Amino acid sequence: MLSLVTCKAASRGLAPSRRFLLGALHGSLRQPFPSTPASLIARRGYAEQFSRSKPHMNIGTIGHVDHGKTTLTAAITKVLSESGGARFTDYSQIDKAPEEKARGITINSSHVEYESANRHYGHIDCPGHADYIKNMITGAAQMDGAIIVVSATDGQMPQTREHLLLARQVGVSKLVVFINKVDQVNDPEMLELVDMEMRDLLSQYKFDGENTPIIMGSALAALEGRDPETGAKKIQELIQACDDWLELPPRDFDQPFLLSIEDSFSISGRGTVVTGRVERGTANKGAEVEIIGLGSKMKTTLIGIEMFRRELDKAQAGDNMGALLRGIKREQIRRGQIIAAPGTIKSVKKMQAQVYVLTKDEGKIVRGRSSPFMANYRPQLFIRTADVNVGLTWPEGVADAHERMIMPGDNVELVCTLTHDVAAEVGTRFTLREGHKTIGTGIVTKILEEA
Ligand SMILES: Nc1nc2c(ncn2[C@@H]2O[C@H](COP(=O)(O)OP(=O)(O)OP(=O)(O)O)[C@@H](O)[C@H]2O)c(=O)[nH]1
Ligand SMILES: [Mg+2]
Repeated sequence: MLSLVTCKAASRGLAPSRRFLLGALHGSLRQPFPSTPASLIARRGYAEQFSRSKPHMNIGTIGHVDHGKTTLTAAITKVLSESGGARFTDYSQIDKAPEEKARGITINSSHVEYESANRHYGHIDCPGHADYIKNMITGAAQMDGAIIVVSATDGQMPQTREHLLLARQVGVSKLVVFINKVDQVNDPEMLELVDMEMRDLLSQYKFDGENTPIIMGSALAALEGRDPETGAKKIQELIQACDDWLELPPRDFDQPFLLSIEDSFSISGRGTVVTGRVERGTANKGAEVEIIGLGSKMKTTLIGIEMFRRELDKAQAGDNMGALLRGIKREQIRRGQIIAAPGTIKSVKKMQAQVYVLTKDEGKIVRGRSSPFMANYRPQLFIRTADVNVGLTWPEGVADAHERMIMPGDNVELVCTLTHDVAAEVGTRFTLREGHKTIGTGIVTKILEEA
């Protein structure tokens, strides 16, 4: 029996990413919510168990605004629903916030789930609009692999490139390309050109441009159930390509538990639920955990665990889950904090890092910096799901530190002083952004000051 649910299905004014939790956690509460699918579970008085019979993988759609990511997401659920691998989630159930509907764009990333023959996929549909890149980064930070959607009519565009860079930065190592809207292009040479350009671009960002599967089709045709040659068949090819090409990452089950918080909401009378991806380790229901970062360090207990409205006794690396926390108020939780096994990771205020500053040429690609900057420059630092302001300075002992410039293209060791503490370790990666531009990437090399 098919166990697909979308987190957007329950529309009770919650942010989309929260909704997939409602089922089991409410179910275990035995509280009726008549307007939501969760109420079925609530009325039964128990929540369905999440089945781990197929390996779980987190993927999603990224790419430039309007290229068809949400249409493709809806189309995948439609095509797979016909073979029993999904419950159909229409476009309007994915982009359902009033502002999303009014503007015809995605603002919040949202989750759906589906199954191929071999895998269970959690799928995050990300926004393409440059103003909502923060939501894209948070979404991509939870993915093990991604589908980059590019419209055959436009070819690659600024956020095609920026999303590739950001996906790589947050640890996505393999992608599948979907060249969409082929129904609007009659010239096969044009399609060939988009294909070639995408392969070049993938290679520039250190993906395997030569071998990455590129599927050309029409998400809209698949969604509307017409032209199966460019519609449904291409969706099946796409899912097959995800199965074959995207690799299940090695999961760090043996490392201490760590979940980066993406969102939170409260269940009255019961507590606060946080959602996010388990980066490493495992945690059983009842485990003691710590909430760390952004000025907090709190101990609590995981009293409920859930994926896609189904309950679990144990969370493990790779799960995109909801966790019910004992005695924690929603106001105490912020996106960017983490939950970890007690005493296993520190929150950091100051660290040394190897930073690569994008060049002007890359600037054309991802709008990097075209001019140098001096020490004390203060961009934004994105780390896991957190974003904080950071002051960049030269490490002690660097000659002429006050007048030494940091040039685009430089690969330099810098001291990062954060305005708010975040959980970090040697080896943690981050991205630097200024205004609407990604200007650099970095990796922590030394912890200088703990919170
Ligand atoms: N002709 C044609 N139109 C399509 C196709 N796929 C999507 N569209 C249309 O393109 C527009 C944008 O589609 P969306 O799915 O909202 O694009 P998106 O990438 O999710 O956009 P953002 O999330 O805002 O970045 C809509 O009007 C779709 O109907 C296709 O295969 N063919
Ligand atoms: Mg969209």
